[in-house]
Amino acid sequence: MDLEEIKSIDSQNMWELLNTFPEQWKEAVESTKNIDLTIDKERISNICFVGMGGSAIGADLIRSFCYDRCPFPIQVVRHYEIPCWVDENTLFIACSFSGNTEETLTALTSAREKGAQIIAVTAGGELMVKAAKEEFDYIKIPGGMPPRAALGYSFVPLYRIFQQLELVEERDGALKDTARFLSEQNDLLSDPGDNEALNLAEEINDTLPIVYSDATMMEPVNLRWRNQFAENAKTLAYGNTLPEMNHNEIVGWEQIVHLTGRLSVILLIDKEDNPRVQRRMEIVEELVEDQTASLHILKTRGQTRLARMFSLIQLADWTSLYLAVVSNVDPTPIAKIDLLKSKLA
Ligand SMILES: O=P(O)(O)OC[C@H]1O[C@](O)(CO)[C@@H](O)[C@@H]1O
Repeated sequence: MDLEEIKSIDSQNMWELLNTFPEQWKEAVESTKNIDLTIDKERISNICFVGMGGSAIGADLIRSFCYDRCPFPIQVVRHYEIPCWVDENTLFIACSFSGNTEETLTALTSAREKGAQIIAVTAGGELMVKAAKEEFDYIKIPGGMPPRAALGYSFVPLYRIFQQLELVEERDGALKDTARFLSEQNDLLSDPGDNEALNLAEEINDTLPIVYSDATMMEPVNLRWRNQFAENAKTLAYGNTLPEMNHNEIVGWEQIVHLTGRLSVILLIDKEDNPRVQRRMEIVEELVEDQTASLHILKTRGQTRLARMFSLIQLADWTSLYLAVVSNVDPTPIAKIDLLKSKLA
């Protein structure tokens, strides 16, 4: 494959957005260095995020990143409705790239009514107008791209908020290490001639990808694979997490012999996965391998936990782009979402 071939299919240059992702990350790290928040930190006893799609995944990532460190419960809501426990002790973080997503705005209104402290992360729209008018904290991020291609801009501010709450390390070590890692890996994955993401896309093309991972830190990484396959490559992908799938779903492989060779399995592995989950993953591999067209074990790379999580996110993003190209579909348009929105309007 060469760049010309990619560009003939990729009308709005998703290739370029992925290729500049490491720069986006660095820019986000710089521009959020001194965010000014007025929230009362002493009042916080739980955190609730609201967002949809590409704007919710950043929230999932920070929640999973802190899974074993954050003393507060954290929930990520993808809905109009918020949990009844949201109150004046809640830090409510509304994430919307456009600032106009109806579920997010509705949930925010309810959280305001319940007295929660609010921070918005947005590139503009109604959310920013509201923040200015109602005088709650907001972090403005750059606009002009699909939300799923703006994960650096939407995740780094959340990391910064967590730094101010002393829920992640105060220094920028992990942010900078991740920037370095993403640049290095990008050099490999953006080479259209031959790279791991392209090879993976070619191997799983014409199959239903099934993504399995541990349920803690890797859960949002798993979700990112499936969402990017859907939005970029316009193909369904299925996924689940361990250990739970060992207690039900694994049995479901028994009666799907007619799909043998039409499924590919992607196992996402990190060295911090629970040791029993690691063993369970090996057994799952043995149990399903014969029924798959191909099985891929993808281990996180990089030094810090943050770099490791983003190592497989970047691989997911590139794999979904190449899968779009090998399937001859334009990665950027999301016609079915547009249609849905027009019917809802
Ligand atoms: O970040 P926003 O603008 O709230 O959008 C959330 C999600 O909604 C969509 O715009 C489509 O409904 C997605 O592309 C996006 O991931």
